[in-house]
Amino acid sequence: MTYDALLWLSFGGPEGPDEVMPFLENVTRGRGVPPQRLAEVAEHYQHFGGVSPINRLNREAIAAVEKELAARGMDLPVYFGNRNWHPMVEDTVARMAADGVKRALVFPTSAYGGYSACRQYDEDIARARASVGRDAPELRKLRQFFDHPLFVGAVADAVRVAHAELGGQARTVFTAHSVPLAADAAAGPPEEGGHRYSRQVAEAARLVAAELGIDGYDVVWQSRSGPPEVPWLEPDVVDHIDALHAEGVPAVVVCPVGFVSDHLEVIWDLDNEAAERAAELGMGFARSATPNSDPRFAELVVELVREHTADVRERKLSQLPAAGSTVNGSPCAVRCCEPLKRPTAAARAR
Ligand SMILES: CC1=C(CCC(=O)O)c2cc3nc(cc4[nH]c(cc5[nH]c(cc1n2)c(C)c5CCC(=O)O)c(CCC(=O)O)c4C)C(CCC(=O)O)=C3C
Ligand SMILES: [Fe+2]
Repeated sequence: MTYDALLWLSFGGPEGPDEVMPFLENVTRGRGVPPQRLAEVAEHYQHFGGVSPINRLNREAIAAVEKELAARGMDLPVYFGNRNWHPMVEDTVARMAADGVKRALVFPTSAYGGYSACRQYDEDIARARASVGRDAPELRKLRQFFDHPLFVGAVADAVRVAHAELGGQARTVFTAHSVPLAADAAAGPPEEGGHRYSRQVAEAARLVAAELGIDGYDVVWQSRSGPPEVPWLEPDVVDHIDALHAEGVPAVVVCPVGFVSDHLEVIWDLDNEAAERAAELGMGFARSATPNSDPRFAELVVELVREHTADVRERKLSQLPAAGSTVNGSPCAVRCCEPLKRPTAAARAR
């Protein structure tokens, strides 16, 4: 199959103080996130002058991928679009259509399955195509890569570096974005029994630990949102640091295996909140780098592209499915990662 372009599809983030609230309104529209939580999160962004690094990091990653494509003689222009902030994916897909793109691959900046990490990107693709109309290009999403050797290798090397900073004795703690328990239960096709997101996160952690020969490690969650009465994946990373301290663990290496770049959930929730708690407890703390900063990340993206353009065989280290490669935003399977019933359907209508 031939493709005319690659669409880099990400979450988006504000790039100035006035953009924080409109961005947060886009993220949380109709999702029942309490105003109190929204105000708190807005404050996290304001600590950084209202600028999330996520767009800059995506632009840097795209530049690295463009270099890698050029080095391989692959002629594939890369476009950048986001779910929640400019450049909005609707505008980007409109530009692709105007440029004459008929068929493109899509790289979503998430390694995992589940509603927030996979299916919501399908919804973004479908929405963007619908807004462009008849001329919209065909869009095929690339697959989940949580167990790809280039991803696992980059994460493992970063964990090794973080351990070296602390000089032994540190517990390895993997963390990923929490999601509502109901969303995790609905992740994957129903016949698989759900929990595709948390299982893949656990599997990525296992693979990284195995590569490093670490046998004691933990998988925890972070950045919980939503109303307090709704159960989400636990334990929280900060509570877990307390628990490790109580057990006498002297230091932690925190690895944000659930994310690909140092965006706000990493630089605030880990480098600030989690690091501060460890410091209060007198524990050593190091946070491992995200794969975006490793040259293997660009190689990974190009290899995922080549699975579609050059018959490159899928490389994966686990037995769990790596789904997500569907056309025009269709789900991976019937009722796969079906979105939660939201409390206010009316508020969700745009
Ligand atoms: C699984 C997952 C990923 C990983 C997969 C992926 O990377 O796509 C992820 C990434 C990210 N989440 C991000 C930011 C936010 N997520 C929020 C809220 C939520 N995230 C959720 C899940 C996830 N989120 C969920 C279930 C909610 C509740 C609301 C809802 O049901 O949708 C909120 C609302 C405020 C709040 O935190 O309450 C914000 C601001 C940013 C950008 C950071 C920056 O700007 O630098 C990134 C990369
Ligand atoms: Fe999030």
